[in-house]
Amino acid sequence: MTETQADMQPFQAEFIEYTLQCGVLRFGDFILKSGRRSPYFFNTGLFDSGARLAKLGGFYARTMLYRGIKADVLYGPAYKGIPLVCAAAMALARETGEEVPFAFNRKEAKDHGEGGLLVGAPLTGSVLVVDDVITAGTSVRESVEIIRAAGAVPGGVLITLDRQEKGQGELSAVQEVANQFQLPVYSIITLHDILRYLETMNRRAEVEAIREYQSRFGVS
Ligand SMILES: O=P(O)(O)OC[C@H]1O[C@H](OP(=O)(O)OP(=O)(O)O)[C@H](O)[C@@H]1O
Ligand SMILES: O=C(O)c1cc(=O)[nH]c(=O)[nH]1
Repeated sequence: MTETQADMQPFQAEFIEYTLQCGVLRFGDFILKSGRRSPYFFNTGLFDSGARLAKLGGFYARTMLYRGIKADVLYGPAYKGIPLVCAAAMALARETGEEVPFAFNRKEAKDHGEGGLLVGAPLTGSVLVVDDVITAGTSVRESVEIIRAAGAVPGGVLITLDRQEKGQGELSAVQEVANQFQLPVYSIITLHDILRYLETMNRRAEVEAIREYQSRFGVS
């Protein structure tokens, strides 16, 4: 159960433009967590100012509105998921007036003060995991375990980019996660959207390099 490929929305093209401007999306020669050499990389760590993070939050919020994603609580897995989930919750409040509580985990349990692994709102009802990318699905698996252990229900996962490349087998890492946990996985954009954007901009060298990469590791 993954997102079907719909036509690119103006806000998605705007997001791609913005990631290029910030250097979040860049082209070159990169080694991925999987060991693959990729001609492009998406570094969400470069949403590194208040203004950039606020803008990213707006794109998460617009994706939720556009896809009709509902959640009782948003959850961000440490560490990168922490600012991301804050940004998404703030943007939802700003743009819709909706006050959606959020929470995140600590990687090491705190043994003093309030203690524990979780910070923020109690995990109840349907919980949406907000993160940047999915590679092997480890972060989602841990999040699902934490959400269930708290007595709540994982309702879906929202990431920035679906690279649409093979995970362990023929399916993409995102499809594997969606199947394994029976969860919808949404992304602000997909590699397909990036390719269409680059084609429109006539950036032939980048398109060619990505298509070559796709022919080896991509999923249809
Ligand atoms: O699907 P996976 O194989 O889990 O890979 C994706 C996860 O990896 C990164 O975080 P990481 O676990 O490196 O921790 P960080 O947020 O502290 O950088 C990324 O932010 C995702 O959470
Ligand atoms: O697979 C990865 O390691 C990876 C790819 C990417 O585009 N961005 C990222 O943060 N990690």
